[in-house]
Amino acid sequence: MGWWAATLERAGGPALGAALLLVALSLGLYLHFTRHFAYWRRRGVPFVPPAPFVGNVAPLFLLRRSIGGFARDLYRALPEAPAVGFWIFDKPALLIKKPELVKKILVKDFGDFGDRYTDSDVHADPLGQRNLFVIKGELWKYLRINVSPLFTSGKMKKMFHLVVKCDEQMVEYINKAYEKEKNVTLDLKEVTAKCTTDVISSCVFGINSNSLADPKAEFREFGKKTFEYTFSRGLEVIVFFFAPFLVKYFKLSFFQKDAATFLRKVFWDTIKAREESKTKRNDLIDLLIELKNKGQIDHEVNDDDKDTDGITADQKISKQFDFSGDDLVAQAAIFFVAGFETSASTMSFALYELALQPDLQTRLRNEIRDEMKKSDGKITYEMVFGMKYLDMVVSETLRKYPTLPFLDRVALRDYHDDDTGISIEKGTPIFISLLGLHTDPKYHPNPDRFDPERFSDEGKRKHVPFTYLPFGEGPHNCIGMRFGLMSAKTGIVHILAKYEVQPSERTPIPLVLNKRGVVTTTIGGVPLKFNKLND
Ligand code: HEM
Repeated sequence: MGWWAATLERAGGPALGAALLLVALSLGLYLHFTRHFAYWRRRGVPFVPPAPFVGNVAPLFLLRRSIGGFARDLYRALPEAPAVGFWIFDKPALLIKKPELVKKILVKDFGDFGDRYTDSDVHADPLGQRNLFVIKGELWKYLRINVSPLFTSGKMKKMFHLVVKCDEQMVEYINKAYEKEKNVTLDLKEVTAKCTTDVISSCVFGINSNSLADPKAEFREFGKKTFEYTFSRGLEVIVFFFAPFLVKYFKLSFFQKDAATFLRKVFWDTIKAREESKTKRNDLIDLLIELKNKGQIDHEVNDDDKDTDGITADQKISKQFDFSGDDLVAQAAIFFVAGFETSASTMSFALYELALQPDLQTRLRNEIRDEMKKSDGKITYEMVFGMKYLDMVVSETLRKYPTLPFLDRVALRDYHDDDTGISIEKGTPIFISLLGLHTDPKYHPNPDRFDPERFSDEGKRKHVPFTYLPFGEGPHNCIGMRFGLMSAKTGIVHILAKYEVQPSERTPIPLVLNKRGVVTTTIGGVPLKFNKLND
């Protein structure tokens, strides 16, 4: 290159030499960063044409699209394709659309796609990497088998009274606001997030985080920060999910430093106090202490506790995972972040839709009141999980607003699907758009309409399998599903038993979804008017 530049310089002067050098460099870079752009064409996979240097991910990295919106755009780009090829910068990646292939990847051929693509750096970010959501391979299997007993229906029932206590405080919070101003408008998303933060900190960390009573409660502050997508935080989370190979170069961490320090301190203080006092509270801390001391949890298995079906772990792995130190805190930390925002969003989206359709709200309230009459006004676990219309409303909410709107996996070995003819190379990042599937009119006609009847017995019979996956599927599915449903449903029951919710002049119709971030959130919260009912 030096000889060539010198020759040019002699021929045309320094300016021409520099210009030609620049052209050559640019051409070199262009050829380098586009060298994989024939990849999906060669494999016969339909694809969205990439742009040089950025592939297809410019809208994501410029924060013009949330991850859910980006994956849905890809889903809709090629209506008839079974899968859509795209590029993360210059790396080929695949979005799976065909429900039968989704099933193979998540369930049938789990062994070939058993890890998430998402990753972090175990040294810089131990809480972010060693938790159940992110950890890989045999370590994940060992961890999943050992923490699954924390979420059995028996354990949920024992924690139910803690959830009810927080919900009663939430109603008290609304009462106070209502006393100051009749038909008050409150941001329901903030109210429910305070409530579910208290639920999670009570059930997971064993403490009262006081978010409803104290506007500066630390748990709420850290929780809020985790889901607040400033420009830099917005970019950071995209890197975890789409370019995890960059994490260690930029020393990124899923849990910001101050949040990690806070969570560690709260966790160990609670463990110490609980061990010293030798008390039990039937919460996750009791169970994590059992894991710490025995390496496993003794538990009863019920028919509906099938979380670990189909996975077995190499027990030798226990030497690498001994449920101590950060490995233990990491589980509590992921339960905290995965737990409060998801349940709060579900609650607030459901109540928003019911505010817009008062007939549906009245039908649900009638069901709640009928059930409460049967139990002397008491709200019980069995009642909450037995209410059919409540289940239909929550299911439809999670269809229209899947809180985690996409799933990710990575191919662990070369894979060929005979039905579609698609070959997937080891290492290929795989994405599934829940928002795309849930709003595809082929599977869910008139998808913008909120209609709980889709989940009546008759409606469910029409469902195409693997087109409705709000909690994911297969061995990697949401471990906290029962907890999340318990928390969201119990909260809705408490609010609707006492209040009617209505749109106010501040309520956006339709809601404006946030263009940044991992989970489905709105811009400006979910403001609704509260109207107190006579008992
Ligand atoms: C309405 C509430 C919730 C929704 C909609 C939800 C949704 C999801 C989804 C879609 C996944 C990915 C599943 C997959 O990849 O197949 C997931 C994973 C997970 N969720 Fe939830 N979630 C909720 C509540 C919770 C709660 C309350 C907790 C904990 C207390 C929790 C903990 C987790 C964990 C640890 C994983 C990773 C599981 C694994 O990979 O083994 N989630 N969740």
